[in-house]
Amino acid sequence: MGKTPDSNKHTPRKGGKEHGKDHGKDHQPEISDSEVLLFGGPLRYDTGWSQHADAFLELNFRAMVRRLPSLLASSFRLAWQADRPAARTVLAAEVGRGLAQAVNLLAVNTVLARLIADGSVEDRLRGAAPALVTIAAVGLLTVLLHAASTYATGRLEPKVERVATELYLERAASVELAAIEDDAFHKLLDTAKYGAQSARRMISYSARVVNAMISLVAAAGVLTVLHPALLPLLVTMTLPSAWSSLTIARRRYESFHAWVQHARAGYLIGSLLTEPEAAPEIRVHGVGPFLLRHFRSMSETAEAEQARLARLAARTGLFAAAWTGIATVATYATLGGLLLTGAMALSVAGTAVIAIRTGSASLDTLVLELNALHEEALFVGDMERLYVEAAKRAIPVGGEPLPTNPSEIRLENVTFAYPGKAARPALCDVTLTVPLGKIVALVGENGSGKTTLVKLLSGLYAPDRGRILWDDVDTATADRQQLAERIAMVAQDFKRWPFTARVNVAVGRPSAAPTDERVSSSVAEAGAQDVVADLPRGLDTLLARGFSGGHELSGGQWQRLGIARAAYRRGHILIVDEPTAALDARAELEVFEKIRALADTGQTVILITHRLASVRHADLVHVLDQGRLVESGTPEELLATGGVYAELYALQAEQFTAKVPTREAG
Ligand SMILES: Nc1ncnc2c1ncn2[C@@H]1O[C@H](COP(=O)(O)OP(=O)(O)OP(=O)(O)O)[C@@H](O)[C@H]1O
Repeated sequence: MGKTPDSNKHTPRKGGKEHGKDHGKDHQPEISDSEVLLFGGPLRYDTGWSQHADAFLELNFRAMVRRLPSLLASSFRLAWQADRPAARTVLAAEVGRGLAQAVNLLAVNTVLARLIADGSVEDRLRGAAPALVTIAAVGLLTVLLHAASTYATGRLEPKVERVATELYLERAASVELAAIEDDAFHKLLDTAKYGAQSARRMISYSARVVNAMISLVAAAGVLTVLHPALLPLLVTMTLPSAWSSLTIARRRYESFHAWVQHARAGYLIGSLLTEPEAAPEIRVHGVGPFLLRHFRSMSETAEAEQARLARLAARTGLFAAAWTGIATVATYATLGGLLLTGAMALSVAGTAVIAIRTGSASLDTLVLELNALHEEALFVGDMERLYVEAAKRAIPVGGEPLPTNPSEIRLENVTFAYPGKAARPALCDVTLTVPLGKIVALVGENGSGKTTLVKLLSGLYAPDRGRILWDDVDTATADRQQLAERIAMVAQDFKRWPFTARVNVAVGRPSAAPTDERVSSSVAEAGAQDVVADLPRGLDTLLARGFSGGHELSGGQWQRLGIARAAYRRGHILIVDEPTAALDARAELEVFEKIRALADTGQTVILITHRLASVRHADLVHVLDQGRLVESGTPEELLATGGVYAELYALQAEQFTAKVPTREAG
């Protein structure tokens, strides 16, 4: 199988902490009474991942069989897309092998009939000779076809996996941000990623299924000719193993779906323990044993699930074996009866035994391979569901063109709530204007909706109610590609790409040819020359800790590189979300100076910051409070009005002028 959840560490279905309590005792660190009071004791906290109980999927035998042809077809389509000549070779070689087996069986039948017939041994051998030569020739052909199929399958499999993976990644990258943040879609992304490997494995399973089917048809044909009662008996002999294999596979698949997110959580916890970003806290706060206990409790509940599946598989297997045993005895008893009553000749009975053995071997192989194929096909099915779902949630292509030189962006009664059960929408009935070519600041306390507002402006989310207009063009119908083209953004949590410093800047506009001049001027615009100069290999230094030659930057240094990236993008609207949070006082002044200079060139800047001293240079300030717009105006107007802005401003100013209380001695 190779799916992680089979061998993986799962979170419990309901609350992993009970398990943690039972098993963590021996490994708990010394915890003081005060810590017990503070944290409710070790391991009383759930990590928050084990709160979902997924319903088992509705799948039945008939549905599985019905889905199989379409899934097989999709696997073949992928193979065709990946490498046509190889796909053709595999198909031809396997059909050839199946036919060869049929010819072989017929030749064996002839040999037996000739050998048991009347006449001298010499005559009988001579009579059997052509059929024996056929058997040898067919044997040789089978070997050659097998070699051709092995080679073509080996060539085809990695290509199929690559094509499927590329499709998966391409679709995943083209969906709306809201889809990526949606739990259900993320679960689909999780399960679908196994589809590419499954598509790869389906190639050889499909080949063997084709082969087994043809040789089974041959054996069944021979048996039917020998005696009509033999075919139903052969089917009865093999049905139980078919039923048992499919039942076990279905259970495994259901279990996989129910546990896939637990598996991801378990994997995440395990990787947290080795992650460089978590390493300091793990050591200083002693988080290691806590994570380890959770990892263990997840593993143990996962093991319990695996044990449950194994118990059911053993029971199903036993039942099927008993059924097969009875059917086998019945088959041979029928054969014996036919012989004893003289209803069947000895030579025919001999061929019947060979045909039954060949037939049941083919049927067994068919069931086994079909089962494996079915199991893989289910995962390919997940991948196909993702393709469909991703297409539904894809960022739309095309739309109304944006005005070339708009004068303003206007939000009209915009309301937006994140999915889930938030107490209030992140933005509520917001109406405001962003005049282009100016510096507009968004101000407000934590969680007031500033970042959400700029994400809506950038088209990352669509308003639930209200409109966002570029002059008179509604962004709901506008060309999203064009909208993104115009925006350059330094998000609060901008991506620190594990590439060189040069790429970290030039990735601001990957479609542009990265000229040294453009990279250097962007670095200069962001005041990041010193950051680059200090790097061991300048712009060509790899910024990825943990890789040979990799280097790490400080938070402030990264921030300047992030600003350089946005400058490199040369978007019409520059959105900077907390651009100076990690900068020292001098660097902060410098960055705001640069931002002001940008505005002088006609660049629109939307600035989110808590440093109100820096907001003084803004042309317009919008103040948000709990998702609502509460004030708008120039900084001077807002200070004069004495509202929220003035209050926050006074609070910050006070910090520099307020007297520090002296500590009493002793
Ligand atoms: N991806 C998300 N999913 C769900 N809720 C979110 C998400 N991002 C933000 N929120 C919620 O939306 C509200 C507004 O958040 P937002 O990040 O816009 O505030 P902010 O004013 O930028 O805050 P800060 O000053 O702390 O950056 C908050 O209540 C926050 O919890």
